Amino acid sequence: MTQDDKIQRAAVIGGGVIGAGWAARFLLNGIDVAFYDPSDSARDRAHAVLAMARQAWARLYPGATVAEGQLIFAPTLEDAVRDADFVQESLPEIETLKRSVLAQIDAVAPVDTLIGSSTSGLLPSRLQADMRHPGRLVVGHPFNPVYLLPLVEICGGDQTTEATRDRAAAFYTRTGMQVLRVRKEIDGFIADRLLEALWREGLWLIEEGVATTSELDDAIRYSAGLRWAFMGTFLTYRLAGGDDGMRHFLHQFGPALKLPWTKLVAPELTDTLIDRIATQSDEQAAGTSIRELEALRDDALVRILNALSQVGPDGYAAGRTLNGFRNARAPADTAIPDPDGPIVSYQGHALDAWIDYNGHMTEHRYLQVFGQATDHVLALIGANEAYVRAGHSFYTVESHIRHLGQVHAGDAVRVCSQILGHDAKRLHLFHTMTGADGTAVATSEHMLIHVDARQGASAPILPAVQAALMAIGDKHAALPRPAGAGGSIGIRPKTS
Ligand SMILES: NC(=O)C1=CN([C@@H]2O[C@H](COP(=O)(O)OP(=O)(O)OC[C@H]3O[C@@H](n4cnc5c(N)ncnc54)[C@H](O)[C@@H]3O)[C@@H](O)[C@H]2O)C=CC1
Ligand SMILES: C[N+](C)(C)CC(=O)CC(=O)[O-]
Repeated sequence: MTQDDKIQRAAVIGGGVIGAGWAARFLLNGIDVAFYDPSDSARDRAHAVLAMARQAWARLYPGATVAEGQLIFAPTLEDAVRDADFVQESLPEIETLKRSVLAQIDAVAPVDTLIGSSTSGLLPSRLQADMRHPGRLVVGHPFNPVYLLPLVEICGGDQTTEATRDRAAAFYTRTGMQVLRVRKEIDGFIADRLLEALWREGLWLIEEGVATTSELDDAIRYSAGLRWAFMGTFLTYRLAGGDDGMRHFLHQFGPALKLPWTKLVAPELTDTLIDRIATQSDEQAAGTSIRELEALRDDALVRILNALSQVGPDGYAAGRTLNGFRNARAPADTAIPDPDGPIVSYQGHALDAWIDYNGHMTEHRYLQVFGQATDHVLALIGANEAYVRAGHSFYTVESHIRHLGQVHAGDAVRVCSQILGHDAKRLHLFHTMTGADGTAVATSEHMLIHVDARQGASAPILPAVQAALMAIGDKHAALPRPAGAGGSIGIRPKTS
């Protein structure tokens, strides 16, 4: 697959549910985003979605050190796309509107800029028909919430080039997504054809008075929905066929396909039916707001993704994609960034949950962030997950945190780390946390002992890690000793 590391600036055109989700995914990958949406509420929504995405990503990728991209609200479409390497269109699902805006984007964006459309099912051959450079348009159909669900369906039209499909696949993969290439251009692509079949049947069941919105959701979430999180219909039914698998399943349940089990024809959406569905949906939500439901959804998705990442040696289904992306973002001992300078060991934003009754970041969250910074330094010198699995590790035996300033919700924080000393078994680390304006808000100092975890005793650092430590540690020894290093706590008599 073609690597596409050139894409650093994306334009998001249309910033509703999906556009805002794309913007968050790109920003959290360190990609700058120029965002264009004429609606008055788009800016607030973009900020709200980004805040939710940050919370989720902090739990999926703790300690990641990718600096967030810059979000710019462009005043016009032209301003947004003029310098973009990649444009993601997320306009309402109206073919005429999409065609005309895609033609405008095509007229302004540099010729090698890739253009993706979020359409849920419109044919790319039709969307590209009015473009002067139609070869660069591809559908990249995501799933809500875009910053959490990995799947993106890639579908080209008659004029889409193979290079465009490859570049788009490489780019979306780079942002942590699981690419599904649609072999044949078809309305609704793959996933939405499946989802719509279920949706049509559900609407029909409501119209017939067979079930309510809440009963239909229970029918899924207590049964097939649980297994759909990791096995699709075909793998699941293979198991339902017992030891003889799919062949037996088809023989046993094939005849039912001829019975009138499903209608699959959407009923007419009359005012009465819309009212019935909307009322049932309100009752089902029982006063829980959309924001609260989104928070619940994200919490559940993060837990499911984290759980799937622990199934089997490499994770299972979406958990494997998550692990692959974690590995791609993890510091590699072969890529020590700048051995001459302090290590950038953490970059992120203070989350709402970190704020205490004083309105600023509470003390144990500093240790959490500094702990993740320590893990980053350890991974960088090769004391990574594999090292720990093999029974070797570092244990922290002493810590000292100094609070020099305040961090508030949403503030950007960054930690730089310096190795102050090391020997055969010990590592002395100093972290400095800075706020958005670059001033130090806290420091922490730690002594770590290397251990043989199986013996439960201290042990010499293994040679490869020791060598990496020396390579950085010796350079860090030449740096100025940080103010506050080696301090102790006490009420000292004032000197006159
Ligand atoms: N909502 C969903 O679950 C999913 C939607 N999609 C697709 O994503 C696209 C967007 O859908 P949503 O975000 O749900 O719609 P939405 O209605 O939430 O957002 C559309 C946004 O486009 C803006 N807009 C309208 N005209 C514009 C123009 N000329 N220039 C710039 N912005 C303009 C609107 O102000 C609005 O904020 C559609 O193609 C849809 O099929 C794809 C996957 C899932
Ligand atoms: C309802 N929808 C067709 C817009 C849904 C999608 O396209 C994907 C999703 O997120 O379910």
